[in-house]
Amino acid sequence: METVSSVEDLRAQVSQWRQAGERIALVPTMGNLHDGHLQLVREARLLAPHVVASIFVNPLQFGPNEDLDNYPRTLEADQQKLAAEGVELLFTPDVPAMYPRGAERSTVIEVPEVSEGLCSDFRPGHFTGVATVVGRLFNLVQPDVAVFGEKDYQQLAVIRRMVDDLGWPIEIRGVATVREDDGLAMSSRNQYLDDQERRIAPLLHQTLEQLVSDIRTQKTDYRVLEKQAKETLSQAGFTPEYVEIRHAESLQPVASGELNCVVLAAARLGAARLIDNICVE
Ligand SMILES: Nc1ncnc2c1ncn2[C@@H]1O[C@H](COP(=O)(O)OP(=O)(O)OP(=O)(O)O)[C@@H](O)[C@H]1O
Ligand SMILES: CC(C)(CO)[C@@H](O)C(=O)[O-]
Ligand code: BAL
Repeated sequence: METVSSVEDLRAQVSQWRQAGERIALVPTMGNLHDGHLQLVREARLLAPHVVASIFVNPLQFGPNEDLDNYPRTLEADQQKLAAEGVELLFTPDVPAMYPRGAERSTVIEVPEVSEGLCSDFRPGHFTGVATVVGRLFNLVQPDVAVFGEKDYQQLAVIRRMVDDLGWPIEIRGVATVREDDGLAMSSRNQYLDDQERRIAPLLHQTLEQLVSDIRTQKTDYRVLEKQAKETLSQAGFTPEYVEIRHAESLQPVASGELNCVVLAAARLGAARLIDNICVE
């Protein structure tokens, strides 16, 4: 596996594949790779002969009081994992390579509707940062297909909408959330949990499973179910940000009884902010 950090080196490599008419799959990440990321790579390998991964901790998607400076950076271990999974090219740009005029002065991509509410109520500007960096990666790599995790459900919806609205010829693949044995969604930020918090953390997934079961079996008002789930999390020691039942594609609020929906939650536990979701149908 080759690692390149400059836009010129990236373009030189991918243009050869493009000229030969060979398909390219892209897996964007922020590094500190775990089995969830590697599952995306495995999916990418099934979709194209050339797999490009990227590692970039994108300042534009972090709020002023978030963990940009402390975000775990483990490049050597990441390189070994990606090489072992058959990634051909790793792109590791620095901030000037991604934002030549500076992150503050970059042209940005704003995706309406699916970007609103849920995580963006608690991370204002986050999805503008995500759409902007993913848009730039798409233009640099020009992949035929790009692979993202369903764990970041709203992010996946934002990227699908961006590609659709802008008419880019890129297929967006979602991969099911990879979980620890106790149900906790794998995430680089799980390492911020101490032992006691780590024991509590799977309750986020369990609460969403209970919510899905209640949606399927009860006639209870959805707003009541959302409130009950938040209370369960608070009682267990979480500080819930939201628990919401939304339409599976548009992410708009749904009336009670709608089954084409997804339950989504974000909650703080100690120093970690955990997110999770389950589709009802
Ligand atoms: N458990 C998981 N299962 C499937 N995909 C995942 C999982 N965790 C992350 N991904 C996907 O990997 C890609 C890169 O995500 P990222 O580097 O932010 O990892 P992360 O572990 O989710 O980190 P963070 O804790 O910062 O959210 C995204 O498409 C994300 O949805
Ligand atoms: C898609 C992404 C790599 C863009 O920075 C990031 O938001 C992530 O890791 O999910
Ligand atoms: N996994 C989404 C990246 C972020 O939390 O900033």
